[in-house]
Amino acid sequence: MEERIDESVLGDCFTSAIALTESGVPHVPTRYILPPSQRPMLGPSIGTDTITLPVVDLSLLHDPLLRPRVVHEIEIACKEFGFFQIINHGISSSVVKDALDAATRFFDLPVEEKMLLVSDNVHKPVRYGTSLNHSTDKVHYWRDFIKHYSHPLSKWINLWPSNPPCYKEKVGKYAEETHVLHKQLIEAISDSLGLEKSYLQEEIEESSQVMAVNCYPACPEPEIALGMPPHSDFSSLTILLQSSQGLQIMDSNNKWVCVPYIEGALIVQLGDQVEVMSNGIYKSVIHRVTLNKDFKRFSFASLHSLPMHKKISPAPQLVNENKPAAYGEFSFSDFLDYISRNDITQQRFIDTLKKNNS
Ligand SMILES: O=C(O)CCC(=O)C(=O)O
Ligand SMILES: [Fe+2]
Repeated sequence: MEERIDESVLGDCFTSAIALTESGVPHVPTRYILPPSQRPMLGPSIGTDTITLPVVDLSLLHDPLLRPRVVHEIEIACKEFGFFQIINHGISSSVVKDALDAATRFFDLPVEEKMLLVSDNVHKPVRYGTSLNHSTDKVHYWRDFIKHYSHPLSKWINLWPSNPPCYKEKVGKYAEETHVLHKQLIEAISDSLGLEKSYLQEEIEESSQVMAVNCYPACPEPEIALGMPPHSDFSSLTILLQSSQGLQIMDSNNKWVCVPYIEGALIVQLGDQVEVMSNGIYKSVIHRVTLNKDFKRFSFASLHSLPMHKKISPAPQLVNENKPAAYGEFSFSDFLDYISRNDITQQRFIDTLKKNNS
């Protein structure tokens, strides 16, 4: 039987999962092995035989007669899961395909070239990374990613990778279209909470958008490792594109449920900022990423947030004597400061904001 790889030959901070897969390792190195209680249950049937996850036809939002029904569907999905998939969302399949092709070519570049962008500094507007490196138990995750600030695009795009040459244009187009989509979604979500459609409108114009482009290479032992640990996103909402199945969300009974791959669909996940804004009526969804033995999986997680220094707090309309404000206020920049100092891989950032009265 072949030996597990000697940890001492792996650098301390940068171990590319892509490079490991390409080297043909027969086992995952020890640092990727999860404690037994955190290992994923794999297989097509997990959760899906008992639960149907919501799918919303977004084009119906534009029909004044049907809008209330769709907003109601969104409300139910947000209350039950903090999650839904959307179809007919207006981003064309060619924009999606071109962005995925550009990302594939980017991750295919030699590791030395991608290394030039490697950074652990969460404040950097463009950085290449592997794992969440803040974990005190030092478990690593089988993922390479590039994260870049994406709105306003003209401010950031020059810092984006210039290889492959089509990357800026193709991924930039997808980023711009998700920004437009996120405005429609926030409007519908505000509507579903009984807030005016224009609630947060000004902030949304100035909002921050961070695009995490993730690559999870085939993993020799997907039953003992993960691509990403359980977490919620700090965003207001995240629009997620997956190239194949792999995402799991936690349902209200604390059970993991596989998110089915639906051709052409996008996934909407509520983040911590909407949980705070809604004063806990909606909860951000806890999710994780499972792996497979046979092929690479890509995802684009477009994390939309209020402007960098804008503090979010519960909407005054959702706070009253019976339901006092359950969260302290925070901004995207507070979040970044927090994660650069702390281990957040096994907890939700938002739990640090909860007041005792919640
Ligand atoms: O790859 C996925 O499906 C999820 C990625 C994710 O959760 C993230 O980037 O925050
Ligand atoms: Fe996430």
